[in-house]
Amino acid sequence: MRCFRFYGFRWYTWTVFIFLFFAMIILQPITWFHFLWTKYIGVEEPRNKILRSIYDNSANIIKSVKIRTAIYLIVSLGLAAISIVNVIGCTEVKIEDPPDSETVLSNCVSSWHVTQCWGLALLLNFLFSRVFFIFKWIVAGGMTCFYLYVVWDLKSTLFAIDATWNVGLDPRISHTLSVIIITVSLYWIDRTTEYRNRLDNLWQIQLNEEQQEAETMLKVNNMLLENILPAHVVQVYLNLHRSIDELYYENYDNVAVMFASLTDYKLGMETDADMSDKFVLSILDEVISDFDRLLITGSSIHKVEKIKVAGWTYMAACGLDPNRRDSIDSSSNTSTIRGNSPYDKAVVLTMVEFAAAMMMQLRNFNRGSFQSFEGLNLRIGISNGKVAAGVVGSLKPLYDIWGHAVNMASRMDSTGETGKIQVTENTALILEECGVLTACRGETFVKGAGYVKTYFVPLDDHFNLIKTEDSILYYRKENRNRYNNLINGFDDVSDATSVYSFNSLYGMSAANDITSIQADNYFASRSYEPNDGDSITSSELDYTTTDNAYNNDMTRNQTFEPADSTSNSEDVEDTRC
Ligand SMILES: Nc1ncnc2c1ncn2[C@@H]1O[C@H](COP(=O)(O)OP(=O)(O)OP(=O)(O)O)[C@@H](O)[C@H]1O
Repeated sequence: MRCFRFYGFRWYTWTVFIFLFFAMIILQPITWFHFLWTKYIGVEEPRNKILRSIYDNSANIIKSVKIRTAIYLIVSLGLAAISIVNVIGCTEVKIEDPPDSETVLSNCVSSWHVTQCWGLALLLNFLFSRVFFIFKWIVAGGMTCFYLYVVWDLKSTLFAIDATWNVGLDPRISHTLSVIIITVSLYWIDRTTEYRNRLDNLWQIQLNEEQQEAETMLKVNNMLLENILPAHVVQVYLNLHRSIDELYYENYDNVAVMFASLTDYKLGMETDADMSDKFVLSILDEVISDFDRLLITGSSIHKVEKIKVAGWTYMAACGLDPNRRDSIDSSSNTSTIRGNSPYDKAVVLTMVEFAAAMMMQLRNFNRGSFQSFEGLNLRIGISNGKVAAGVVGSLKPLYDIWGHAVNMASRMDSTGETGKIQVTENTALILEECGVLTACRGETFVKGAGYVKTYFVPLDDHFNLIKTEDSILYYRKENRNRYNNLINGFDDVSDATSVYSFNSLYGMSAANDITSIQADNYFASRSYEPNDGDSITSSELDYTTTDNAYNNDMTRNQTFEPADSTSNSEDVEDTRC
């Protein structure tokens, strides 16, 4: 009976095994650490130093091609070495009993096991996904060649005496065929997988691009729609389940409506008609764009909605809040009653502040404009009340508002004065309740409504609304300006006024000219009778003002100074007509 002696593994066998074991143990967590941390803990980086360095190395492995390739080489070649080291390390021993018998290989595993392990090493080589495919093919080719060298030369005896499935076929050929077939098959599997992955990747890129395009288009559509429709109406129109014929209609109890007309547009000196049109359009475009910017820069929580631009008129409204449709805050169902709720007041106040901001914006525009342009002015009308809103038209939908408040706002504009904000009585009452100064203009004829009381909303030098409590200061300043203007012969009040005043103030045959100044409609209801005891008498200058605190002495060429600068504000509160 033959007797085999076991000689144990050689040192290099153990070395390779131990090295690879630790390499695998260390590399595994390092390569996966970043992925697992991000997935289960989050994007926040670890604070612990050791974890942080593992995290960084792990991130480097993901980013760096060189590190990835090095790991690939260590793992693939290491596994190949493990599967072959046993064969290279096995020794030929002489069988001692009987003494003349042949040598046999000892300490070797079955050569078919080795070939299968080699096949697994080849499989692992192709499993690495983020390594350049030609490089993988070179490594796989090198491994196959080396294996064939082992089979046919280095350990030829071991493979030659092995079992084979084909009787008469050299087992080494069987091993050779197995390894080559495994290599080629894996190569094709790898190529087709790679091709599919690339295709998937391209599709993914294409899909991403198309998704981005679709998102951009959606944003553009939204933007365009939001330019012509209020945001909440856009959502209704973007609803795919909405029927095309469905009418969109809303009712609001209190909306502040504004019509602002550009006046004094003595634009361009060009003789060429086309050129002039272009110039006018560019001016209009710039001014309207400036106004549009105010819609988004306003600080009020109540949104001012641009309704349309018709010719030189800018129409806007405040209070078209989707949550306020059929508002229960409304105190009455008649359109003339004012809205008493804080919301109603805020809506009106926001609209008036917006109008003031438009005036300031236009002043800035005029200051920055070029020489051939003589400047624009604004005439603004505001009203508030019940409004019906809706979208009309299907191909070119237009959001618009209708109602008494809209008609009145339009009339406040058309019957107003350049450079002033005219409001209806209802709106003025709300403003007054908000502590904003208004000045009664008097009875104004409004088509369809007859004579109605209208009010101006005065603004200070910085286009701010004036608080009721500051009315004394305001009127004093107004008077001072007026007198200064009159004395200097300025022409920014009505012509008749300035002519008359100039004459009277300088004692030039004034008495028989004009006996009353209606200079400015901020001043109404009370008479101011200057008394200098000299050239100007009350009959010469019947100056109407709301502030009877200013019964002062006024001397010729002297700046107007009120005698009682601490007058009670109650004196000026009554600005009703
Ligand atoms: N949604 C709106 N958009 C623009 N302007 C409007 C709107 N609703 C009313 N107006 C304007 O308000 C003004 C007053 O309307 P109202 O119906 O009282 O008078 P009208 O007699 O029809 O108008 P007009 O005096 O122009 O003939 C009109 O000039 C009209 O153009």
